[in-house]
Amino acid sequence: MFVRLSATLRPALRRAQPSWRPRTQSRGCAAKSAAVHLHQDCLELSYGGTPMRFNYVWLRDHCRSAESFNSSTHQRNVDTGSIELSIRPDRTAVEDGHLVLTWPGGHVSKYSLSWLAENSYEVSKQRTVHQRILWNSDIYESANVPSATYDKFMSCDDEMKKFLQNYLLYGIAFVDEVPATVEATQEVTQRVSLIRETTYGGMWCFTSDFSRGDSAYSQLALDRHTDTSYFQEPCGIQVFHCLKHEGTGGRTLLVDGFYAAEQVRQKSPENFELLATVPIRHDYIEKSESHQNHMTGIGPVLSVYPWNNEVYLMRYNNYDRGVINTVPHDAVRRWYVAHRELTTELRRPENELWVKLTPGKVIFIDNWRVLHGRESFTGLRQLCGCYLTRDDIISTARCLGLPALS
Ligand SMILES: C[N+](C)(C)CCCC[C@H](N)C(=O)O
Ligand SMILES: O=C(O)CCC(=O)C(=O)O
Ligand SMILES: [Fe+2]
Repeated sequence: MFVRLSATLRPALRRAQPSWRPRTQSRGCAAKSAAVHLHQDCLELSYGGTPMRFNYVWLRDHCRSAESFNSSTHQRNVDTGSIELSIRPDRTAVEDGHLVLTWPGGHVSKYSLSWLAENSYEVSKQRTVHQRILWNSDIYESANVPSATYDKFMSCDDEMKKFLQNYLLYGIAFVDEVPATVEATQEVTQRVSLIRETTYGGMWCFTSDFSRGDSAYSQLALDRHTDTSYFQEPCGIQVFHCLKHEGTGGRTLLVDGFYAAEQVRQKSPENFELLATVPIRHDYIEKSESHQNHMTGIGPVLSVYPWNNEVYLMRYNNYDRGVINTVPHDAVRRWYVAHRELTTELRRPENELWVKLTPGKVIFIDNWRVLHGRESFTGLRQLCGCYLTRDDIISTARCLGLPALS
């Protein structure tokens, strides 16, 4: 990154010589060449082999000088509303691995070339936001992902970091040897995130007593699904701890929804597209003496980042899916075909991971990615757990230096 360009360009010269290439000087090993080209509406930078375009307003808006940006609070001081939309720099230079722009009025902005590359659209669109390992049961099992253990998890940041790394990669992670109490379960969850309070409470404990108007509170089998798809923003993480089970059955089913979505994308992009665009409603309607709820969440089955086509959220809950009345009839037909294809992928036995939750084993599930279900059961089965806020668990991971969302 030892690029030096001493020349500065003035507008007149720029018109006469629209494209210019800096002399690159390599000092030592890691030299990357840089070339800047000024267009009417953007600055084009070629650096490390990638051509990138930066809008001039964007460049002024992203100035990192002390006057424009408070680097201790990481907040912008520039009033974006006051930037001339036709702004262009008066002088442009590349000096010591930095792009230096002098704006009309004299303000100088300096950006390191690596910062520009790191923050460019062109680089972002080529990389995924989340590093993930998509899995079927063979892939997950042969990875032999270790569980964290309670004592270490609670006292050692490195253990927590490894746990979070696995959680981010696979969308599930386990802590073993946790005391079989609500309090200890809460302690474990609060080590990495904040509990998200919902109509079910903060920490909840449930059994098959029909205390709430939902099939979770029964002994019935539950097919794979994501929870709280009826929220405007479904809960990010679900935590379960089986405190007691005196009976048979009740195994937990886990399926990587993103693995299935990628199969659909590869086999029929048009079906993937429908799942990513057709808005679908989910409802939670509970009318009992003690609980009155009517929640509705609307969104596609697959939410996809528009700049890199990466899936980041799946809403799939056939129990809670509401009436479809926002889709024209021909699209309804095509949507059911697409939904069937996704369902077929989600139901492939080779994609199913079955685990028996036992006292001591706490599971964290990425509820935006990994579907859960359960086998029917007999006897007393008591589960406790909670939902966690997604922003906070990801923030913890980032603060520990993990590449969670770049
Ligand atoms: C987990 N806990 C038992 C508290 C709530 C269960 C909610 C079940 C609901 N059908 C959904 O899928 O969101
Ligand atoms: O009973 C279980 O194992 C899980 C039930 C369920 O899907 C839920 O509580 O969200
Ligand atoms: Fe559930």
